[in-house]
Amino acid sequence: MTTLRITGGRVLLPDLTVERADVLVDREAGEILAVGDPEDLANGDEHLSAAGSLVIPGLVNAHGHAAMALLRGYADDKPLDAWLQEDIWPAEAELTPEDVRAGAELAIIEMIKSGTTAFADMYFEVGEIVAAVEASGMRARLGHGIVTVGKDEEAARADVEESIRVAREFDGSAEGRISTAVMPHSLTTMSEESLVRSVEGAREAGVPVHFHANETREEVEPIVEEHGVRPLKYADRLGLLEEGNFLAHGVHLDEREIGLLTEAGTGVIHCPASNMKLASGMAPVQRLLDAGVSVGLGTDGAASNNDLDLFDEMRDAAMLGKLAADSAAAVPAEAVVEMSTTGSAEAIGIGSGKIEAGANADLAVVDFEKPHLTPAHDPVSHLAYAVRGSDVRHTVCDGEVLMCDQEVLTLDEKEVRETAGRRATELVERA
Ligand SMILES: N[C@@H](CCSC[C@H]1O[C@@H](n2cnc3c(=O)[nH]cnc32)[C@H](O)[C@@H]1O)C(=O)O
Ligand SMILES: [Zn+2]
Repeated sequence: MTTLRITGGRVLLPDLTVERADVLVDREAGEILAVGDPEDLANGDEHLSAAGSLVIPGLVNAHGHAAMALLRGYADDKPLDAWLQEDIWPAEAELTPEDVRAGAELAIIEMIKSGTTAFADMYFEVGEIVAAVEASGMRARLGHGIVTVGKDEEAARADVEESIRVAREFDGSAEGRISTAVMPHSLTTMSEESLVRSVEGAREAGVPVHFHANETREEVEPIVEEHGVRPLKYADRLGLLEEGNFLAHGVHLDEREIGLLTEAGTGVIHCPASNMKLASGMAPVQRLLDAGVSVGLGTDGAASNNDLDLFDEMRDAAMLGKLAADSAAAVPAEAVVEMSTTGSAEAIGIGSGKIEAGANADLAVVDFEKPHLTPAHDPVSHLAYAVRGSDVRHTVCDGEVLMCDQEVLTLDEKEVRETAGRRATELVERA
């Protein structure tokens, strides 16, 4: 066993208290061995300094489309439907596997640099995303997004089978850092039959289902008209609401739908920046939390955010949650810190998000010696309201150091940036 010891810092514990402590990590197992008084811990084989810093669980970006980093700033200021149909889908039709790889690597570098150690991703050319995750050292739950609207029966069926095949092929890859899900895009971009087959395929493969739901009002109405019930009742009938499954957005939910989520144990991934930018609406986050729904936090794709910094997202979640509940006490700092760590980790089903013995050794070290973090009356308040992704010094995932002193060690940042920039320019010219 070789060990890594994160020394000299303060540590955010699972109960959100902060203690002066060191963290000892088993690098081979990728697990935290011990957290405690520096005097009581074994000396590690390697050290990482956290002096003047706060050691936090690596953040978990529980919903996104990493390769869309190539489309950052390509089409802004439009509602979801027009944005997807007029701009995004035509551009995505031109994406090559190499583009997806370049976009995913760019997104991964941005996430590592801002303290994110795991993410959930719905896209296509998933083999390329797997390769990017593998090379980067991050952890991810990946899946092929299925859309069946506008496709004939055979093409629709093939897209569903592709998602099931991808889920089976890559689950457990990258030494177990990659897990998968079957990912039907949404309740309105999928036929009923394809949704049913997705659920069945996921059950057979032993993986969860991840989908977009109740994101816009325009998405709720057609389901009510066609099926006579609210979208999540429809989803429940089709078997989509099950323990371990997770849906993105959940903006337009009524109390009965929230009840269904609680009963089922299906997680909701809140994406506040995307919801604000596309003017989709305000998710009832405080009500979801009160109902005991497991709520995670996601950036969604960089084209609707437009960055992948989960610290920004925490602040957005807190601010928007207060507006939505018309209460300054709603969605407090603790809630958003939990959302981006344990909430996201539980919702996507990974053993990360906590600094305690036995948990995945996924950590970020945040430099608190900054003017905008002075004084530090309450470190949890700072994480929610004042820290920026660029304050992260080191990032560790699965016991490996992915970034040290703001230098990414697993991917070549300059090369990734240049390749992504060039490919994005060529892509837009083709589209
Ligand atoms: N197999 C499908 C691709 C689905 S991947 C997932 C899709 O979700 C899209 N997407 C990104 N953000 C959102 C969102 O907020 N709501 C719904 N879809 C989104 C994204 O552009 C991508 O096309 C096909 O061939 O078209
Ligand atoms: Zn999305």
